[in-house]
Amino acid sequence: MTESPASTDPLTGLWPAPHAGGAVDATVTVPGSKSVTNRALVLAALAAEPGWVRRPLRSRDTLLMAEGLRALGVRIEETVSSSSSAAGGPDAGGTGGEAWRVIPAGLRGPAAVDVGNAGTVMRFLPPVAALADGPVRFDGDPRSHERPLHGVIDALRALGARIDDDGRGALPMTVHGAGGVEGGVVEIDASSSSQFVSALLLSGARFNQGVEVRHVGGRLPSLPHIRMTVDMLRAVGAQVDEPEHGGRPDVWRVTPSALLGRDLVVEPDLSNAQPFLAAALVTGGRVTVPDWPERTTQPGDALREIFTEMGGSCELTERGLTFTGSGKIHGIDVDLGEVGELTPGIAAVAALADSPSTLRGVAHLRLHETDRLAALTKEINGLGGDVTETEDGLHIRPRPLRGGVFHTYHDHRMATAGAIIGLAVEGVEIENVATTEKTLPDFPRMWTEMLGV
Ligand SMILES: O=C(O)C1=C[C@@H](OP(=O)(O)O)[C@@H](O)[C@H](O)C1
Ligand SMILES: C=C(OP(=O)(O)O)C(=O)O
Repeated sequence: MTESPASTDPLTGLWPAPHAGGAVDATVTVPGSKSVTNRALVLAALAAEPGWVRRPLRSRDTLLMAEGLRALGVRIEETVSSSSSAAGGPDAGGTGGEAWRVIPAGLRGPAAVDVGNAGTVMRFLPPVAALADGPVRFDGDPRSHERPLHGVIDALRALGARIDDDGRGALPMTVHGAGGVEGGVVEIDASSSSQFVSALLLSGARFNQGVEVRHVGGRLPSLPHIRMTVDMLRAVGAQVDEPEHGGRPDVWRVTPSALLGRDLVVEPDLSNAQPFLAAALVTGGRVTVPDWPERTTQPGDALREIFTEMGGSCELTERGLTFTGSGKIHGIDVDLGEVGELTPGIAAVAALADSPSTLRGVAHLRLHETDRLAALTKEINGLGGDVTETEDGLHIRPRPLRGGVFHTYHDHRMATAGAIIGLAVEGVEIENVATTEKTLPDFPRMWTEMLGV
């Protein structure tokens, strides 16, 4: 756990969110993407040869993924280098920093996997476990028992795997790996999480018949994350048919094949760049995030457009993305269904705007780390705000806010949302800021460094 320099009070467990004295002007290097790191680990573990994952995110979710794969017999060696080294070595790509060598092995049980509260671990690893040659027990934080998993459990059963759960289609459960999965065509309702689709596709090339996933049901959220899965599968040599390139709507197909061990550099986590860009917007300042990719499937890239509409401007140069606030913050009416994980940070900015906002298309956030729609409503209103929940989102009518405790419900993005509000409102105290360790363990230090406090 990272101790915050602004220092969590040991008695109350509260972290005083720093108030911005003026416009921020900072360059903030953001660690690797959670979603890319965890896909890269799974694909490297399923490959026919060793590979590298460079500049991986080191956080609770990615360490849980690495531990889960290790429990199944995969070797993951963590190396750190500061300069270039021999070809094929830890810094063969000349990227510096951390690199993880992933050495695939025969997947084996019995094993136990702790998923914590990581959606990627609880959804992506059961199909891998079905390929192992023994039972694999899955369990995690209390919240993991409430998050939807039925899409993965029902699909794996339909594809030939044996799974024991308590009948609710949720954790805890045991996947009885039989050394292989028959695979084939499967229908699932992935309207509660795009990760069901990604999970089946990631392991699908290793199923005897590959996999064809057909989504049947309500609107599928987080499509960019499915595109990320498809792109990363193709990068390791898999053949994927998908709706966007001449395929059938809501149908994805992965052909059975061996996967290549590749050398992959993880992009910065653009969703974790959000609070820093928000700081530029809220303080009328300027923040540069180096290594912002020119082309990416990460949903955080949508912030360029969304935060521009809310009052800033941005420029992508070889230095990275520079976002500049104008001193004004406008409300927004926006469908966030594709980029749901950005909702807490957008809601925080919207609470400080000069006009109301409507955030739509995010009913599935009720089943994220916490019920994010309820949590944002309660906590912003607790500071004097005026937020109401709708069927699929939030109405936010800005009002002058006051200091107070901002509860986080074990949700990293609630903590960063509270910190954004704290920039503009004196006396905001974040409960359990350490929950940011899920994807950004260094958040408190990065935040105070950005502010120069
Ligand atoms: O596949 C992924 O890496 C993710 C997909 C999305 O999940 P949902 O579709 O469940 O919202 C997103 O919210 C989550 O943070 C990461
Ligand atoms: C929804 C999120 O995480 P998870 O991967 O646990 O679903 C998130 O990071 O906002």
